Amino acid sequence: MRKIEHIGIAVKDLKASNDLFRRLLGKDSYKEEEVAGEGVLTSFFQVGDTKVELLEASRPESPIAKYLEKRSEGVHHIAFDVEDIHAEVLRLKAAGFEILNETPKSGADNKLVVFLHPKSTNGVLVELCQERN
Ligand SMILES: CC[C@H](C(=O)O)C(=O)SCCNC(=O)CCNC(=O)[C@H](O)C(C)(C)COP(=O)(O)OP(=O)(O)OC[C@H]1O[C@@H](n2cnc3c(N)ncnc32)[C@H](O)[C@@H]1OP(=O)(O)O
Ligand SMILES: [Co+2]
Repeated sequence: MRKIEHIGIAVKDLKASNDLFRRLLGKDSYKEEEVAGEGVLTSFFQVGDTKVELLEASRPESPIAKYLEKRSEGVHHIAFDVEDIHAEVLRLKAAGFEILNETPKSGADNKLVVFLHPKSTNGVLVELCQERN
C-alpha cells in the first residue's frame, strides 16, 4: 500500500454534494465519471496527494443505493493505491482477509480495483486501486 488513493463518500445528490465540497475544499471537482458496471456516478476532488470521491447510485441495485437505504450519507470506503494489485490480493488472501472480487475490475479514474469485505477489515470497506497502464 503506497498511500491513501481516495476516501469514498456516499451521497444522495451528486450535484448538491459537489457544491458543498466545492465550498468546503475551495476548489472544483476535477472529474465526474459514471462506472456503469458498479452502478455509480463519481465526482473527484484532489486534496494534496489524495482525493475525495463522491458517489451517487446510478441504479437501484447499486451498492451505494443499498448502503443509503440503511444509513445516512457519509464515508463509504477507504481506497489504497497499490503497485501490483494481483500480488496484493495474494498477500491479503494469505493473511486471512476476505477478498470480494479476486479478479480486479474496472474502477473510476483509470484504475483497476479490488474490494475487501468490511467484516475482515474492522468494519471499514477497503478498496485497492492500481493505475491502469
Ligand atoms: C469501482 C468504482 C469506484 C472507484 O473507486 O473506482 C468505487 O469506489 S465504487 C463503490 C461502490 N462499490 C462497492 O462498494 C463494491 C464493494 N461493496 C460490496 O460488495 C457490498 O457493498 C458489500 C459486500 C460491502 C456489502 O453488501 P451487502 O449486500 O452484504 O450489504 P449489507 O448491507 O447486507 O452489509 C453486510 C454487512 O457489511 C456492512 N457494510 C456494508 N457496506 C459497508 C460499508 N461501506 N462500510 C462498512 N460496512 C459495510 C453492513 O453494515 C453489514 O454488516 P452487519 O454487521 O452484518 O450489519
Ligand atoms: Co472508490
